Amino acid sequence: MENENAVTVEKLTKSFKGHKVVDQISFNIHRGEIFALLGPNGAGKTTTIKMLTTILKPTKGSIKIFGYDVETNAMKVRSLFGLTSQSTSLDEDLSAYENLMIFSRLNGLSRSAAKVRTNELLNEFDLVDSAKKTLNNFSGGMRRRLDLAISLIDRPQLIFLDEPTTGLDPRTRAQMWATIRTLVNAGSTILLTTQYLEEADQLANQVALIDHGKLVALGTPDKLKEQVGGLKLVLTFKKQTQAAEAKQLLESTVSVGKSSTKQTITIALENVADVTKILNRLAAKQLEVTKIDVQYPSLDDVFFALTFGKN
Ligand SMILES: Nc1ncnc2c1ncn2[C@@H]1O[C@H](COP(=O)(O)OP(=O)(O)OP(=O)(O)O)[C@@H](O)[C@H]1O
Repeated sequence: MENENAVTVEKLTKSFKGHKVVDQISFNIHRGEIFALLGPNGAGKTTTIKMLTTILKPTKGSIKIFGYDVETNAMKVRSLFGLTSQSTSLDEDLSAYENLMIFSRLNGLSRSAAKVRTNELLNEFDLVDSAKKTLNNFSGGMRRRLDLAISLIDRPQLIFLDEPTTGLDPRTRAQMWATIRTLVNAGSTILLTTQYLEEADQLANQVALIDHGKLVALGTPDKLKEQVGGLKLVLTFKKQTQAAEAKQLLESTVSVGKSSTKQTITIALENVADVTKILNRLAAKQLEVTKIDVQYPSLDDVFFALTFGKN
């Protein structure tokens, strides 16, 4: 069942007092991928996660986790995922070791099995040296790693991370990204919510951009960037005359726009694969390109193009 989806969401809707905060959202998460739910404050990310994790009941629509319907198989579904949210209820006066032991026991592990798993997780999440510290002495990064460790006690294949790096400094954020990548390399599927475009760009195989409860874009980060357009190929030639000749040659098939210097031409690309065709055509006419630059729009461009005007 290699191609089976980890998560299938169809026309998911949640209304509070008649007001739709999640509005007919549909998406699939493939096994083994990182899926980012991206959106501005109040877009409906947390509400969506709450429905996926059986905390909230959808008003309409369906959710399947590894093929199990969340409404009719809630118990089974709960055994298949781990959830890390910012509100994980840990005891601040206890140590990381003690918290991990308590949650391991709550997960049904025997005392000896709980000890083994606690030590494994302290190791995996680089918390051995701080295992005896109480949580009120933990840094933000240590706390997030512990939250994540706790949600992984029973080795879930699917992990929900609600804003895993909000408020972390850049270095700690990068460490968290490395941890997330390690989990995926070991076979996990991850859905994370984030307000950081860079995070979605760095980590995600697929991004769902939501705004005012609606899915406004879905695809790989590169596809989304192509969708808002603006993918450009900038070619520099040895001589100005060559640039002019190249412009003439290409104009019939692609759109050649203004360039900052007379030695360069700027081409609006439909997709990256066109670069080879363009270079081959130029080479056939002995038009020597000295520099090639493909300029992608950033995920920021996507975000602003698709959400900004409406907020
Ligand atoms: N229990 C509730 N009752 C009424 N309205 C709610 C409830 N929970 C959430 N909302 C509203 O639903 C909308 C979406 O909230 P949600 O927390 O899902 O957004 P979010 O995308 O996670 O935002 P943030 O990034 O700020 O956490 C908001 O307008 C919020 O006020």
